[in-house]
Amino acid sequence: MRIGTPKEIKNHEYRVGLAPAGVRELTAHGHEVLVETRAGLGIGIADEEYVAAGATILATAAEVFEQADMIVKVKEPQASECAMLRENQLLFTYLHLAPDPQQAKGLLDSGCTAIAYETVTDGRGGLPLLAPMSEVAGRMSIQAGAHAMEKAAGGNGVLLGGVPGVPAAEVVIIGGGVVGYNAARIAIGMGARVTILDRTLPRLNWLDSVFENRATTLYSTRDAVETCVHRADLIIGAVLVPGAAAPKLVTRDMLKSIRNGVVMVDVAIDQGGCFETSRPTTHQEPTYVIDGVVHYCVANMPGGVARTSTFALTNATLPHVIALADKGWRKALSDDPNLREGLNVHRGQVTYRAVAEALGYPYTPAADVLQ
Ligand SMILES: NC(=O)C1=CN([C@@H]2O[C@H](COP(=O)(O)OP(=O)(O)OC[C@H]3O[C@@H](n4cnc5c(N)ncnc54)[C@H](O)[C@@H]3O)[C@@H](O)[C@H]2O)C=CC1
Ligand SMILES: CC(=O)C(=O)O
Ligand SMILES: [Mg+2]
Repeated sequence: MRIGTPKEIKNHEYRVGLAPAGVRELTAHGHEVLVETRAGLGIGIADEEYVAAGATILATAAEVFEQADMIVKVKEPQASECAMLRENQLLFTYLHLAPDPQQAKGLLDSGCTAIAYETVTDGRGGLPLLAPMSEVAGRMSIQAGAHAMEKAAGGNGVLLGGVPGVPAAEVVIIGGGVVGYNAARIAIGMGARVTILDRTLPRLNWLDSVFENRATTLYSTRDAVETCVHRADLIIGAVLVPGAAAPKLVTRDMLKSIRNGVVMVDVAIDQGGCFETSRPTTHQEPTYVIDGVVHYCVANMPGGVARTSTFALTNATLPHVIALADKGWRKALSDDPNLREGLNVHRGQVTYRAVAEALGYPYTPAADVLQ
């Protein structure tokens, strides 16, 4: 199979869909790998390293899209990329379709087959191709939040860990999954007072036993969210209902009673955000202020630490890329029900229920298109 990796084009996105080690594995399996020139340059991977691993370097994204049977990327295809996709072409990348009708239309119109990293499962209730980036974004959320709390950045001027004689900041984390756990680890490490809300009791149990008395766990209700956000200095939005648009847990109304300079980091922004006042921002301009509250809503946070993130992501995706290339998508998805959960779009049909429901398209089960 011909596998193509274009350079990412989102704002300050330097991750790359395949690392040279992945290229070497794929070429060893008899596949041809096409990489757009300078795709890895932003993280210090020169074209020569890809060539040494067996890749062919192409001058433009258009050539990669034209020649490849499977496109392996990082971020959801932008409009110009959707326009280059075609029928019988396989796309393997993050999609986050539920809050993105324009991209959904682009993919459906193209006729391509699109497998989303974020809905592939592991059979144990986990999302193994989302998890590595959630680990990164969770850890970064505290770093980014602490920075935004500085006065010069628009924050309330509270130091996360406090100092002797002055209390540490109150960090409230809504959603105690992979992002939430990693955010809590870093916030606790920096000396903050941490509360984690989740609506799954087994998860609260687990968090309680891992953090012991270094974090408070709370069952997530409207009441609990309202009470917590009113006393927080830093609020992290980290909920997920897989594939679906994020529920709006901090409403515009609640915002009015949140103190000025409080920072809200909406990591769930890639699924539409879990604060009513969130809208996607970029690494170039990461924050904006509403009612005195600082919002940080960067939809590709791991792109900020693109070198770490590229290797973390490709460690997880590579076995699936190899399976798709070796077997073809139909057999790979037939053999692996967890990978099958990743199928979101096939030839103009939406094959993921939560996406179809969110966007008002008819739902075609993935199993139906595999026959
Ligand atoms: N902005 C960015 O750059 C990035 C964003 N993300 C996003 O972060 C979000 C979280 O991802 P993960 O932690 O991996 O998901 P996860 O599935 O590990 O955890 C989500 C948690 O939210 C909880 N939850 C669901 N509804 C809730 C509610 N009403 N109240 C409280 N908790 C609730 C679930 O029980 C679960 O524990 C996703 O939308 C993901 O796509 C992930 C990586 C990067
Ligand atoms: C998960 C995601 O949206 C990202 O890594 O950018
Ligand atoms: Mg206010």
